[in-house]
Amino acid sequence: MAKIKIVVAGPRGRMGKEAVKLVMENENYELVGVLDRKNEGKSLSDVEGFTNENAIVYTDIHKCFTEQKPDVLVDLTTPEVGMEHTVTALEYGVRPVVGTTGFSSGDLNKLENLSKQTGLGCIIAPNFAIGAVLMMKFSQMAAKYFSDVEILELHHDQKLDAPSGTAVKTAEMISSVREAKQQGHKDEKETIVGARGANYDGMHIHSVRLPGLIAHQQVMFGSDGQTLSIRHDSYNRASFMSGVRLAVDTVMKNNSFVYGLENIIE
Ligand SMILES: NC(=O)C1=CN([C@@H]2O[C@H](COP(=O)(O)OP(=O)(O)OC[C@H]3O[C@@H](n4cnc5c(N)ncnc54)[C@H](OP(=O)(O)O)[C@@H]3O)[C@@H](O)[C@H]2O)C=CC1
Ligand SMILES: O=C(O)C1=N[C@H](C(=O)O)C[C@H](O)C1
Repeated sequence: MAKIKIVVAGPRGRMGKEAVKLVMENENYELVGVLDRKNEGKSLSDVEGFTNENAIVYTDIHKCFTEQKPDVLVDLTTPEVGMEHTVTALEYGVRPVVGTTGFSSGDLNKLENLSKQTGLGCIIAPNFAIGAVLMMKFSQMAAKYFSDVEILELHHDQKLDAPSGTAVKTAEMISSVREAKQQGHKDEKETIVGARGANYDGMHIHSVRLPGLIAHQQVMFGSDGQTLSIRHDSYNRASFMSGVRLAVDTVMKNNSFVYGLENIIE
């Protein structure tokens, strides 16, 4: 069986490093290139932090895709760059697996349309950790029985987007089963702006950023005399890699647009 040819974008990043390791260690995968804004033309093995990764470093995505003809792009960069990479991938016939968060709903619509037009699979996964996907699904189930919910997401302080992609996805999944409801007292007033967090369809999202944290989320439901908390914690970035592997294998077989791993886990 031919190996799946993969390009990783953002290889020096916290997630990118883990993704490079995953690709290097899987006998069915071949790392044919990486997209980085530094180190153009070097072998990745000559970049600090790497040792025996023979893939070429590209800063120009067009050159990378023309020379390497990859099957899959794994993007772990920033929302602006990730969007540009994903559109370009679909235009070049490369199937995107995108972990980058911070895309707008307009961005997602554009990618869905492009995926449909090209007939190429495209997977956008706000969270690759299987436990986090279950936490979102369980929260969606609980929302049928509890109409009041607040989402607390906690991340390391180098994160660029707030709320997290996972929190937004959780709110969307809950909204799909919950009647819109403005929570809290109708006359509630913030004495310090932002005290009640972001408001998504009446439910509140609170973003904590602290050094020492990695990626955590607690979804809290409340009703008369009881609360229910559903929590997931990622203690390292390896926790995301089985989901990246699932997405890469699935995107090769699947010609549709997928937003969220809950749509492809059994
Ligand atoms: N879906 C999931 O399960 C997860 C998603 N994420 C998301 O993944 C993304 C990356 O997170 P993380 O690894 O922590 O972030 P990092 O900041 O550690 O890594 C991002 C990398 O992207 C690089 N980059 C920036 N611009 C470009 C460009 N033009 N071309 C190529 N690379 C570029 C950065 O380079 P430089 O170092 O030069 O700035 C950096 O190395 C975020 O959006 C985050 O929210 C994170 C964890 C899990
Ligand atoms: O930036 C991160 O670290 C993470 N980002 C994703 C998100 O925004 O939900 C996934 C995970 O929470 C880690």
